[in-house]
Amino acid sequence: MRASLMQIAVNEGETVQARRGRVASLVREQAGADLVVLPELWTTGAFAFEEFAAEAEPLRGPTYEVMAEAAVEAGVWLHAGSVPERDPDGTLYNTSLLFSPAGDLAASYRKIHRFGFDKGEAVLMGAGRAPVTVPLPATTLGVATCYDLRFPELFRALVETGAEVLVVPAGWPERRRAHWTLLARARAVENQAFVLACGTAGTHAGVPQAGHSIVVDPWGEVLAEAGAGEEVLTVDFDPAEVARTRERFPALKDRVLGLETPRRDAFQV
Ligand SMILES: O=C(O)CCC(=O)C(=O)O
Repeated sequence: MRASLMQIAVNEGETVQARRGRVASLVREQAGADLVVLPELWTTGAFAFEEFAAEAEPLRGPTYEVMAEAAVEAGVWLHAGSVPERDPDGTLYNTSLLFSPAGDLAASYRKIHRFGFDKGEAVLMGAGRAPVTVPLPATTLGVATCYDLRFPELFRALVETGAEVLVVPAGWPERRRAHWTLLARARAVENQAFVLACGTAGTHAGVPQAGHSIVVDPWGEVLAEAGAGEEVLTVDFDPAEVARTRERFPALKDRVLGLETPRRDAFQV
């Protein structure tokens, strides 16, 4: 399976419309890949909070239209990253779109863990509730978005529903790049799954982006890692490696489900 992670530069000075057109052309150039992945909120930038409402789109909005067409033209499965989605009730969500090579919407996913504590996305957007897996011909994807990477229980739920390739679009900041790499590898090792984590490059809203998109195999080895700038990171991998790893080192089989609530034992001096 060939995956191309498109680490898009999100810089001020390029309009959303111009970036949408530019990214669609780049997607079309990825013909020959099986799966193409874009980052989180690449239209606005994940930290351009004041743009979210202005650039929010319905699920089947301008990004949907352009990306469905690009998926068909490239003949690829396209995880088109996420957009600020406006629900008909007015709530905004950080929503990922995944298209089949026929241009059909195979899945959409509303980011569950919103970033920003008491500001930014955490107050401007609603929270998704539903983890999403997507069966492809060769494997099953589990999808998550950026800050979700810090919540292992979401990834375990995806794996329990059959995910073998965990796809994580992000807009991760440079100042916490060490966490990005560490967490991507941790999610791969603990779930014995591939992790395809695609970030943004450039600087927007004064926040330099980490870049360093990364592909990790089920043993935790880094198969490919991007630099800091805009780049398409292409990697070939065999999804059957998931089953082989789980067979060879069957730790997942040893998990104990339905634990009791932890006791608070008093410490006796
Ligand atoms: O968790 C982090 O350090 C970054 C998360 C983030 O930037 C996001 O979810 O948009």
